[in-house]
Amino acid sequence: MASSSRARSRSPFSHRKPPSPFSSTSSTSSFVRNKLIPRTCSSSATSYLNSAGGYDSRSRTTSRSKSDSVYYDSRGYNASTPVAHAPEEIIGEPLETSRSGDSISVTIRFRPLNEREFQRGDEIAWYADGDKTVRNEYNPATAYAFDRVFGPHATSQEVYEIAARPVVQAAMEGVNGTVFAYGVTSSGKTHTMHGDQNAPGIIPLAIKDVFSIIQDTPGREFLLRVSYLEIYNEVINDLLDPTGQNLRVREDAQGTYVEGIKEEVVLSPGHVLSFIAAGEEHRHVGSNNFNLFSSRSHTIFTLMIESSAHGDEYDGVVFSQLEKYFSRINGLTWYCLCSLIQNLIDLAGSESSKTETTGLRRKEGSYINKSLLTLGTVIGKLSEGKASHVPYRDSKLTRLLQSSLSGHGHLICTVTPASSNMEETHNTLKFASRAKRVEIYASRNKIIDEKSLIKKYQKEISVLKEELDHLRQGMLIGVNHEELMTLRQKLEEGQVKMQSRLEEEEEAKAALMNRIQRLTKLILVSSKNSISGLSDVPSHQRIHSVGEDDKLDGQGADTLVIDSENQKDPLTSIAVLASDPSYELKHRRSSSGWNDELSPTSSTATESTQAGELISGTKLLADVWLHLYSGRGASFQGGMTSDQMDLLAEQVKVLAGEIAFSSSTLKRLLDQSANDPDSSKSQIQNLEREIQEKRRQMRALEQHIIESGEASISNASFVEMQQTVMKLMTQCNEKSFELEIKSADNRILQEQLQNKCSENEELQAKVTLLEQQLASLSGDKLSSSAHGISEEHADELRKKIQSQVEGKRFDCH
Ligand SMILES: Nc1ncnc2c1ncn2[C@@H]1O[C@H](COP(=O)(O)OP(=O)(O)OP(=O)(O)O)[C@@H](O)[C@H]1O
Repeated sequence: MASSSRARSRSPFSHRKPPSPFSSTSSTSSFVRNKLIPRTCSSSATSYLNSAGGYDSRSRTTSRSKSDSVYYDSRGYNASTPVAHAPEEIIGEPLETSRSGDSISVTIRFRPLNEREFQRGDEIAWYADGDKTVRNEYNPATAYAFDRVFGPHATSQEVYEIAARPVVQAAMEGVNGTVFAYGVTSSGKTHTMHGDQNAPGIIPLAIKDVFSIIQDTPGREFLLRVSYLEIYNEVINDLLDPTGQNLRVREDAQGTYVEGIKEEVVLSPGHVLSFIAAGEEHRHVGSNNFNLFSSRSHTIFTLMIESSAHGDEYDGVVFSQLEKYFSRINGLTWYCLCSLIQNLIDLAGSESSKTETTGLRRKEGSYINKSLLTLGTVIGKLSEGKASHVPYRDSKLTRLLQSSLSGHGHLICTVTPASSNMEETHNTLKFASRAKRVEIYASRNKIIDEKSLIKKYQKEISVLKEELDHLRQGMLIGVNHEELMTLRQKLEEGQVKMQSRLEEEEEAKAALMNRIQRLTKLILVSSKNSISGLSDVPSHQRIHSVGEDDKLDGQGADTLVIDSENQKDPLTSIAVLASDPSYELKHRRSSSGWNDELSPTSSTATESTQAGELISGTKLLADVWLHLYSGRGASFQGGMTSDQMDLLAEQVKVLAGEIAFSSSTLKRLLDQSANDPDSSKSQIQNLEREIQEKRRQMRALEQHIIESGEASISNASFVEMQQTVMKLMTQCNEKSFELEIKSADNRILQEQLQNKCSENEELQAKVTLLEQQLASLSGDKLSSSAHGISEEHADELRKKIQSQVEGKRFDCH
């Protein structure tokens, strides 16, 4: 991967006076802007920033900053202390300032000295000399150049702009990207990547950005998925699914992947954060000598971004992965890693005594060591640029990292300036220097395989739409004349088979529509989209809110004035409702305050949407809320559509995630405040209130889901009843029609019967006459002879009359 042909430039620090005007002999240091400035041990000469931002120049008694236990000297330093060092001290380091191709960008972030370091009299050993150089205080010639160096006052937002925003932007265009936090324990990896409520880290900022970019990209549709895993003792566990333990790494044409990892489709920034919060709950964390909440595992959070153009502009699916790798290192691990670079046995031996090396921690440490050792080897090999074997397979971390090294990569190395950690910081800088030489080849991914979910969904949607069209056509023109005749005949006969077939088709159509709506709901598009997508589906159902949380939150609690425009707008109305404390259930979907707290730069991205553009998907949600809270205290009437129910259920899930996240933050704060109860009191109270509030919201939502479920059921049974009545009425009509026909038949039959009866009577009369004739013929033989009729002739007559009698009798019957 790496090329050996690239010339390594000599250090620009060689043989020239370094920019630092301060003496390496200073015994203590302070920070000036982004620079660590040496300072004396003299208490009178030391200035600390107190919590109100002022100076306490009286003594070394430090004032705690609001958010954590670190100390700042934000404005000045004792000018008498620094002494310019002699030029001959400059020995220079191999600084890479020119690059032949793309290589991993490396950023260094200093954290301020913390309380513990101050108390034990730590000095500033390394400092940011300008925004590209890290220099050693005691030996100013020892300096390293990087893409960017941030001093202790830099905010995570500033770090994000340089280290992560370009990666996020490229990822949105289909280029794989990785942001990688690396550093010794307690150096600030979690602070940088996660941050806290007051200073959101790179992950929440990146998530926010992703949704803003979607909003600003009309004409494309996006599907986002997340996964979150940890590598603990060389075992991969799924943080989004506690049952997913000991997962295996597999390889296919596109690189390595974790088999069976749970991937969740996400719809909003709050949604993503709720998954992270849920995942954090399952992560292995433990305390060591340096950090109460030291991470005991590497965690990898992956955001998979798929996108494709709409309709005719369909250009295949662009797919990228934005991964955040957190190298969680405890002290022991770190030294072993450094030993790879420098002196394994001595460093490991001497440093391991500093760390807790008991039982479980030692075991964890050795596993982390192994993976970081391999990482060091891999980075070393790649930086050498030789075509030698790169041992990716030697650890789970490097195996999973393998494909990421072919995309945009950014390594953020967090360091402490403290003299007690001087060697560790030096080793981090060396590692970072090596990583900077790793060349990467980023290319835009175009996915044509079946794994792409967006493609799968799109295919499914088009198949379903075709089916739906056929079904519609079949209903209108597919019924031929003969069928119509049969249908009429069958209807005439009172048989409603065809009717039920039509009903079945209607049902199938409705089910298909439903499915299409469900699938399209997962695809994110900008509300600025002018290209019509799936025309069958109403836009408000098709488009899910991008950054819906942002808008809801952004307009939430602060929106106090209701103007006429706002009143027309369901979303704003909700925001206004949400701001009204008298409402039992406030709609404030802030994810543990992230959205409220996100810095101004991230909010600019969503400003335009907040200003007035409403996303139709949000309207759907808004409809639900308005539905629920139309009118003060008005109870919810009637059932909701399944889409609305789905969204409410989604809301409940998001709230549950947010509660989990807030609870873990609360736990952390409570633990932190054990020694100093006043420090985070207000934060704790706010969090407790927030959790209570969210619980109440969740309960209310659940209640409404149940109620609307019941309402739907009763609505459903009412509809069923109506249908049954209609059916019965139709049957009744048919039966009465039948009855009419039968009555008419009956009348005819009656007439016929009457005719027959009279015929019968006539016949009876004839029979009687004939019988009389017969009797006279058979009763008096003599008289026949007397009448001159022969005996034979008389018999013949008798028989004839007899048969006529029988015939007439038969006719009568
Ligand atoms: N740049 C910074 N500014 C202010 N405080 C910071 C900064 N970086 C870190 N801290 C604070 O230092 C402490 C330790 O930081 P953090 O937990 O982020 O270290 P870590 O590198 O993740 O440690 P581990 O590897 O043990 O998990 C936290 O209290 C954090 O708030």
